[in-house]
Amino acid sequence: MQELVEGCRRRFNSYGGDGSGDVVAEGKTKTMIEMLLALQAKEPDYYTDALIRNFMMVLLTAGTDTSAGTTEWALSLLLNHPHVLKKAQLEIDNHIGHNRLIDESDIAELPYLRCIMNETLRLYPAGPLLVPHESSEQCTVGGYRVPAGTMLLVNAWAIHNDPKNWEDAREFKPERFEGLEGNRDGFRLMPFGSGRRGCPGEALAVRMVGFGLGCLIQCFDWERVGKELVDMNEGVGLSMPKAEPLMAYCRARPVATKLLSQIETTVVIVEEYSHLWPKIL
Ligand code: HEM
Repeated sequence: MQELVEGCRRRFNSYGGDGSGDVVAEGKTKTMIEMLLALQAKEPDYYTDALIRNFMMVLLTAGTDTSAGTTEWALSLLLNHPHVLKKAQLEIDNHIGHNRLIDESDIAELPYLRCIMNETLRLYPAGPLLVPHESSEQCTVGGYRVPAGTMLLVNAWAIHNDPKNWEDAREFKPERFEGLEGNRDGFRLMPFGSGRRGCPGEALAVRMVGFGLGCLIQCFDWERVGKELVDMNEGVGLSMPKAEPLMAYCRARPVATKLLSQIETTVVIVEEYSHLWPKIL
């Protein structure tokens, strides 16, 4: 991780300037680490390298398994509901056409994809009990007196799967969110928690899971490995992984071959930093 910080420091210093603002140079936006290095220049005693390393580790830990797991649950659900997969593919084809790869900024324009993400997070929230909260003072929750200093766990999974809150609660029906995409829908759906200790990565997660899932749907046709449905049992782990990892067949769609040149550009960017990946964790 320190090597990654050093790499960013070299890049950051090579741009010169005082480091203020969101842009380093030539219209390039600062990375998160470069933002922190700019703060370090102003307050070196607080924004130490150790703080930056730990900050990045928290983001990696909290953001990786949750987003990857949600994508895996979503694809599993789609494989078990091929008509939903077809509808999502049609939405992407109609909106984007066949000449370019889906982009993060398209997600807001793909309401059905958003419905699929909401419905996946409803059925399989990566933080089923959110994270433990503690009451800083005495309060009343749902008619119960909660003394100060009590640990409170919110069972989001139970709220999301409660037939009192949802019709056909255990059914995968993305259509139930039509017209509600991007809205919180009260406290019935809270896969990212709520309030000031709610997930700070929510917007990033929606964009990245949407982008990843959108790419998989746009570029490949998917099929189950056999006739049986994909196993949807939950395994043991903090971010509620699948009990059985997803296995599926995929076939590149004709549109994917056209888009290969764009994917190659992405690979080159990833490779620039690839030597660091084994050392990050
Ligand atoms: C699908 C993906 C994700 C899900 C389902 C998810 C869910 C959650 C939940 C339920 C909480 C606890 C909220 C509460 O108790 O009220 C949380 C906290 C947190 N999440 Fe996420 N998260 C996701 C992605 C991310 C990403 C991408 C990042 C950052 C890159 C991130 C960073 C954090 C952090 C730092 C906290 C702790 C916040 C605090 O304690 O104040 N999460 N997340």
